[in-house]
Amino acid sequence: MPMTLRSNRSTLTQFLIEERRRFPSASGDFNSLILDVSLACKGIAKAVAFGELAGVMGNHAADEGGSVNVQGETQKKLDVLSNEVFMQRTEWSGSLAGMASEEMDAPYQIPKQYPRGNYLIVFDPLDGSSNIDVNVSVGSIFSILRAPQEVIDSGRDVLEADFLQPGCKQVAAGYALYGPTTMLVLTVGDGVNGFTLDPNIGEFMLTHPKLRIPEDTQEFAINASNARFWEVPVKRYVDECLAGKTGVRGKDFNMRWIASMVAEAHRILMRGGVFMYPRDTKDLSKPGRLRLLYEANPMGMIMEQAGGRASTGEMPMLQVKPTSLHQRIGFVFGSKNEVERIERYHHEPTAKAELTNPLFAERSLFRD
Ligand SMILES: O=P(O)(O)OC[C@H]1O[C@](O)(COP(=O)(O)O)[C@@H](O)[C@@H]1O
Ligand SMILES: [Mg+2]
Ligand SMILES: [Mg+2]
Repeated sequence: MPMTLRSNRSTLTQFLIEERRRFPSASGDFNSLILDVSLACKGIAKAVAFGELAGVMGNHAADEGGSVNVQGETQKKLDVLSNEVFMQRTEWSGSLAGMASEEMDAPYQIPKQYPRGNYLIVFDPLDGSSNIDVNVSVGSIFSILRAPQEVIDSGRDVLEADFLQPGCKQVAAGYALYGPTTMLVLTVGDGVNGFTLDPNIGEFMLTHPKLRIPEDTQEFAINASNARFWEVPVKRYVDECLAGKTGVRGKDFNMRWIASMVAEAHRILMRGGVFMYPRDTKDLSKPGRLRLLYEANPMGMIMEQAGGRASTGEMPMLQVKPTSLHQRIGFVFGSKNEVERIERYHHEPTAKAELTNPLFAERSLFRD
């Protein structure tokens, strides 16, 4: 059993207080919000760890209040529970003007009995939830924005439009990963730091300071079962990786797919790699699989803060102006040089021409 009492590692609380000393005018609300989020994540980690023993596996039954979220996806019991834990832990302290989540159709108003604050939080309470029942890592993702000044001044209810801010406006972003260890990875706009939950004392300890993503990689992640729906630039990129040493890249690549974006992002932060869930033609009503406000933007901020890159495939993710709360988008992130290569393929005239060329249309010779 590791000795924790004499550890000289910083706790999350200590880290936040030290960060705040650099901003003497800060009110402390922000730190209290991050600590509330970390407490929510500890609660969710416990529920995930107890699994079947706590009766939290499987789908959320219709007779318990619902089973399908606003995206038309079947909710797991743990999706619903994690959402409630997030709300309950963060709504009370006076740091928030409102919140929004993957699991709620509309923005959530801070109950009248609590003071209201200056921040908005948007979250995916449980990412990768299709993996819960097979005991594979899942996580929570969050993005913190400043509430529009007019909301703070007037104290009015928050509206969807208040959350539609580009990712570059995020004040902080992070995720918790419920894997063999529980980790919290956080950026407050000054690099990325990773904390590991010490179960002996219930504290997140700074174990991975100043994370940096290698600029090059030989590892990519994509759901290859969608290959026949990919656009030409993506198909070209993957084909070149698969050709390995015998192709234009001149090196072999490895492939991974966990189907838990938060776990893929963590692997990429630890050792590099590129993740793609690109826009495709599978369902034209969905311009991508992942959600902009609570998946792509927070993960995008973390990637960029760690020296990686986050993109729609065509433009920097953090520049995208959102149009709706649950908007989906193509998402490519990870090692900088690979993401830039994928963006280049999207911009090269040949790729553009191919996209509009009937030879590359859905039922062409070049599609599977
Ligand atoms: O089922 P697929 O196509 O592999 O998609 C997996 C993707 O869906 C997600 O699970 C979506 O997130 P949610 O579980 O929060 O809906 C991502 O984590 C993951 O990358
Ligand atoms: Mg998700
Ligand atoms: Mg989710």
